[in-house]
Amino acid sequence: MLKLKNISVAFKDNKVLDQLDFSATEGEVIGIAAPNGTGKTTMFNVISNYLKPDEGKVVFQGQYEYKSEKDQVKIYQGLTNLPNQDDLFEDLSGVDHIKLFANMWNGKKKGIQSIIDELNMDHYVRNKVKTYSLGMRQRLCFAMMRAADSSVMLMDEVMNGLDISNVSLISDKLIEMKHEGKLMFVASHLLENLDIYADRVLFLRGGKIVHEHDVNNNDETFIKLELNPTEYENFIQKHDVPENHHYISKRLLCIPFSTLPSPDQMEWIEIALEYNHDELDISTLGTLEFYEKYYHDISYIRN
Ligand SMILES: Nc1ncnc2c1ncn2[C@@H]1O[C@H](COP(=O)(O)OP(=O)(O)OP(=O)(O)O)[C@@H](O)[C@H]1O
Repeated sequence: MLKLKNISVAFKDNKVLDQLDFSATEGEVIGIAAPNGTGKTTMFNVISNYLKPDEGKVVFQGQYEYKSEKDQVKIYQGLTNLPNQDDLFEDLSGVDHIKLFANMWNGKKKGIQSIIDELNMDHYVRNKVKTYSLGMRQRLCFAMMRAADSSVMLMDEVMNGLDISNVSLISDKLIEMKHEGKLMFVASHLLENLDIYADRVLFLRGGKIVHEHDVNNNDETFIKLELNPTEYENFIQKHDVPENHHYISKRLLCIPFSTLPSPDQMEWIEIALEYNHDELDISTLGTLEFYEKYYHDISYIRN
């Protein structure tokens, strides 16, 4: 449904995206977990045609590109960006905003009240935006995008300003929307939350996707041991740790477990119990751990 083909973007000598190649299909939530300044917004801007890449192209539904005006209109009809809170009109009501987006994208006009209800907005949505709190504004931004009902949605920090119960509410909506067949890109700093609704999580570094975490097929378990660098060095001297282990953030050793034959598993359990004083952690790796792995040294980021 959406392909990024060898996208490169540089601002002077700052190469922000470097031959980025990626495709996604309907019914997927693509999470993007990356520290500030790694190029998430730039990537969204290229997808939305706010920014022309130096190289490469974006292709929608296997045929539409930002080449002709006709194609652009087709793409814009199927694409929305989560509005920014700063873009809201203070003297208009929430309902006005939701209707505006529904009209502009020819979206769910009939379903506006159900969107309001499902996001618990009924008690405030007819008041002017200037009376709203941060969380109320953020739910409105989400409701506007939901009302536009486009097939592709780009969301930068969708959970911005939301409390725990609203994070959970929006997470449920994202899952519902992917079952409706939407393709959604969600950049978020709430890493563990991404594992709840994302299908794949991309890790951007140096302008490239350095890792793609497949959340749905994540059944490989690891024995996890908290070890400082000296303990880690001693450990790998003493034990024959498989090469494909991870040592994350100079604190966490993850030894592949489920891929080992049973006798080796037993042996590693005994070793782990010896080190961790009878506590055993055997689990999968989540977005948070990959984040620590790839961004432990973030000094390369320029801003
Ligand atoms: N218009 C611009 N001119 C010059 N440099 C830019 C421009 N836009 C972005 N950059 C630079 O590109 C890099 C990536 O910026 P971008 O906004 O894409 O990052 P981000 O991952 O979205 O960050 P954040 O999480 O802070 O929003 C940064 O080094 C930034 O300074």
